[in-house]
Amino acid sequence: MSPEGSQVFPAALQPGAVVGCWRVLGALGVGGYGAVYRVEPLDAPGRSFALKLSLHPDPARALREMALLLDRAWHPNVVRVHATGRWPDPVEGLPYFVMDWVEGLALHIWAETVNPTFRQVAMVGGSVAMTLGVLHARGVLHRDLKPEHLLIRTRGQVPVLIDFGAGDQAGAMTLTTTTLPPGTLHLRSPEAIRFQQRHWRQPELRYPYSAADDLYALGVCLYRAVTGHYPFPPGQEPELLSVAITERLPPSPRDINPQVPEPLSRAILGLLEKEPEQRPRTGEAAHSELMRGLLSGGAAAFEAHLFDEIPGKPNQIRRPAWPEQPYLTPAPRPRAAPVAAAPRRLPAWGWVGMALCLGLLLAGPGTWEVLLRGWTRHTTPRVPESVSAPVGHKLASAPDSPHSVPVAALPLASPSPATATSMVALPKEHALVTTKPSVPPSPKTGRTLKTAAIASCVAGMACASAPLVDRPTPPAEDCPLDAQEAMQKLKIEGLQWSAMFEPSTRADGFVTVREGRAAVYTQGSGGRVHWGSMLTGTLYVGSKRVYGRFTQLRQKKTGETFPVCIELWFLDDSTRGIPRSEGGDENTAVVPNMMSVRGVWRYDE
Ligand SMILES: Nc1ncnc2c1ncn2[C@@H]1O[C@H](COP(=O)(O)OP(=O)(O)OP(=O)(O)O)[C@@H](O)[C@H]1O
Repeated sequence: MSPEGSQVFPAALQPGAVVGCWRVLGALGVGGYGAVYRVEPLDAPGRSFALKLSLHPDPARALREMALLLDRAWHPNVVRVHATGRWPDPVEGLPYFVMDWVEGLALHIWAETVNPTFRQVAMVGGSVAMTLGVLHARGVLHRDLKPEHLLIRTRGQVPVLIDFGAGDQAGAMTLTTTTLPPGTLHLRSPEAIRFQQRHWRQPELRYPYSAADDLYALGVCLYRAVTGHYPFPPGQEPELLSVAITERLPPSPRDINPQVPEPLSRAILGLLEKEPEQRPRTGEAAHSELMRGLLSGGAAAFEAHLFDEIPGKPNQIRRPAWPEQPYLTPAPRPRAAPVAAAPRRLPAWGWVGMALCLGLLLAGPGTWEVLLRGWTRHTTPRVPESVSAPVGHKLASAPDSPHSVPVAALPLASPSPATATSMVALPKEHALVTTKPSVPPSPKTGRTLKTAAIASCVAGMACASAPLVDRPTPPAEDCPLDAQEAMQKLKIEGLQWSAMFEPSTRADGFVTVREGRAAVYTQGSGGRVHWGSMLTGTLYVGSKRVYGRFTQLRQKKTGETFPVCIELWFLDDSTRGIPRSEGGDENTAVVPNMMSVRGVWRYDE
């Protein structure tokens, strides 16, 4: 309720509404976290600013964004904050901040309405790359770069980065409650998706987002600008999109729009490399790549406009067509650890391993403790017990202060020496982060590990190369109530029927599957499920079997979706999981294309 007692809808303020000492002129956009309005100061009407009002009762995200914008993200190409406050109650209300109103268009809209030259796009891209370079050197990551967050100012055609709500900085406590930070799938890097696929069983792990992710997202934005399409267009099933991002090479921008100058096309593809180490390492390096063509002999090609205009329709462009089969080239496979084959003859290192095994067997419990702690630390590192507050935050107490707090004396050219020192001294830590402190292994885990090691030693396996333990099976989990209800409706509780990984492959053939998100297609009509319906969920590649848990069913004929609990089932031994055939590695497995699935009330361990 407002102070006057009337109902307040923060996402739908009307022109004339007053927030603190700012009058609303109109809405600029409503996002997932905040509503942004064009406003003018009550005491200086006629000057426009943008006010972002948090829509979340929990102010953490808004406060972090303000803190970043006021301090380490300060840059001429980043939107500036001028005032902060809370509303409608000056102490307990929703946090808001007032920033420059950027009069301009989001990158993709600018590209298609202004139809700039490739030179202008290269300059814009280079400028964003340089800005990211500076921010990264200060330990600041944007983490949600997308065309909508790159506004091109009408005056001067200069890019301005907005929305640091998902931003991060070295030393800050993570607010993320999911493996990946908030973001948009078609802008996520292949390594981020691979991380999520690899660690789906460890929801406490946090992806170590890096500068390479921001640079990848910049590549996606520039691809969209010069071709009119995303390299991996949204709109398809998330599973398929994830596979395309991680496993397929996008067509080059020049294949889509032949006018794109070759060096610019190459520079954009360079940002989209699958492996982060193949991309430009820094924003400055990306800037050089984007500028290379402009500075070399072929600059004339950069004077062309991005798109052809439709004859007789001024200011309307013809967007290049997207090919029907865009992904003809699979990406080279990331180097995977080879599967250790059982040695025919025990080589020299095998004897060393054997001696080590014997040593371990004879060693006391202390040795096991040390080994197990090491193993645990490797997979779930400990969070520092106290995370110190980021240096130089001007907003430590500002959100509690009444109404708009003017921010005075922002650095105009470069940060203060104190801030500069802290920037150099604060490299971003790129380790796995977990929200749960690591726990010493339970006696049960210890026993399992010890038993597995003993087994492998006694069997004469080479401890040095064979994995110490069989990979654990997925943990037990109850089926959520809504899924149980849906399964009853579909009449598939306890039912077993057939499914295929790839409907286009022969039923008696084999396919290679990868751990992580996956889809299978039902064969036969179990219960009320249509033939060919899609089950999506997660595959887990164990040492001997592949387990699958499918949580959504999409009916073939109607497209309706239902929450479900269905798992891969092996009829021969009436056990969950299907046996692996020869081949694959620790993340991939070869299995028959046709298998059985079963509706379950509980996924048992
Ligand atoms: N300073 C600004 N000047 C002009 N327009 C702005 C400004 N800030 C935001 N906008 C507009 O408001 C929209 C929403 O802003 P923003 O992305 O910051 O909100 P959000 O709630 O964090 O959204 P998202 O869900 O995209 O993260 C932007 O896409 C942009 O169109």
